[in-house]
Amino acid sequence: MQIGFIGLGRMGGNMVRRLSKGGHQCHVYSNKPEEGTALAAETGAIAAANLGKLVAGLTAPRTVWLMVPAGKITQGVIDELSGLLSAGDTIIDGGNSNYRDSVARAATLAEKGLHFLDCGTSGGLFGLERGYSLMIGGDDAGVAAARPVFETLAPGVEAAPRLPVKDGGPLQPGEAGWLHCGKPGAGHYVKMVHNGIEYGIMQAFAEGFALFASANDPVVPKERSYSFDLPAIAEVWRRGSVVSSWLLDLGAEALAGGKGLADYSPRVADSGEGRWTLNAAIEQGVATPVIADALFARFTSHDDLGTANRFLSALRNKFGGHDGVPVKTG
Ligand SMILES: NC(=O)c1ccc[n+]([C@@H]2O[C@H](COP(=O)([O-])OP(=O)(O)OC[C@H]3O[C@@H](n4cnc5c(N)ncnc54)[C@H](O)[C@@H]3O)[C@@H](O)[C@H]2O)c1
Ligand SMILES: O=C(O)[C@H](O)[C@@H](O)[C@H](O)[C@H](O)COP(=O)(O)O
Repeated sequence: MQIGFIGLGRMGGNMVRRLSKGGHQCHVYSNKPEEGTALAAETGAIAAANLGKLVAGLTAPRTVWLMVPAGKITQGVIDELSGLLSAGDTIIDGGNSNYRDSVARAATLAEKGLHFLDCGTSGGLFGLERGYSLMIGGDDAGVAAARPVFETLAPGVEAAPRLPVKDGGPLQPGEAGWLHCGKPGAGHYVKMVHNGIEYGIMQAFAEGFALFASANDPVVPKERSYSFDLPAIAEVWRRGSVVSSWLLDLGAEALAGGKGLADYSPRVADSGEGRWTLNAAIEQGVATPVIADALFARFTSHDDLGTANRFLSALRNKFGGHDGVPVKTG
């Protein structure tokens, strides 16, 4: 089908490549014109110089996919786009937007007769080949309009073995790698929780490998002091272990390449999904201690001056005369 695509960076560029390969006619726009020109030359997409021209090049009812940074930029693009589109057209936000914003956007756009789909998109840089896991919120008509695009972007049923209970039967929801999760906001809600889980799994791997790295610390008695080969442990776990996974594969690759972990920053950033997951947990009264801990571990990594830890050392020193310099005990 024909689709407008806005945002041609790490995600959008590859999604246009996958869609073009799948036979869709993509009309593309990015605020960096060189991205559109290069992608058009590579894929046969049609690059537009601005949003007005992008919309003018599409036949109604139009479908336009956004893959731009969440927050103000997404809002700005939706505001401009909604003034250019007509009733019956569909806007899909595939970025990592806060589901609460998506609920509000769907309501505002519905007043103009526009469909709005919030589409949590997972798969990162590997989605081009592996496909993108898509979590969609919005009305049935919008989902029906964009269905061919979801079918092409998603990994497809063959990406995982079918469950024995379903094998041989008709495809069940989710099995194709895309899912209409519910009304507006539901897609970004599911993606938010997905990312909260992602934080927790990543944190558990990080903590485990940190233990391996310090198993030969001087505080450990010699007979229990081990010099572990971290890349080799990752390799052995990748084969048949209970924790084998794509995230472990990526961790193994990081450990094995270049200077290993020394190539990466000790400061860990976040894009907001973990914070929003905790907001939802607090609102719903659901305990999510692993996700909370994983988020706070990232915050701790930002504390360059170590204010909180220096404060702790200061208090220990004041009340007990304890040394303020870190000393490890057995
Ligand atoms: N990188 C990932 O692994 C990943 C995975 C899933 C979802 N996401 C989400 O997808 C979205 C895009 O992420 P990305 O990693 O591709 O980002 P990116 O920074 O690589 O690309 C952003 C694109 O948006 C364009 N853009 C920025 N402002 C614009 C504007 N005002 N008008 C038009 N185009 C504009 C940029 O020029 C660029 O082409 C974000 O919401 C992100 O959270 C990213
Ligand atoms: O499913 C995915 O493809 C990833 O989760 C993707 O969405 C992105 O890489 C994260 O948003 C990073 O999130 P943080 O910046 O919060 O770690």
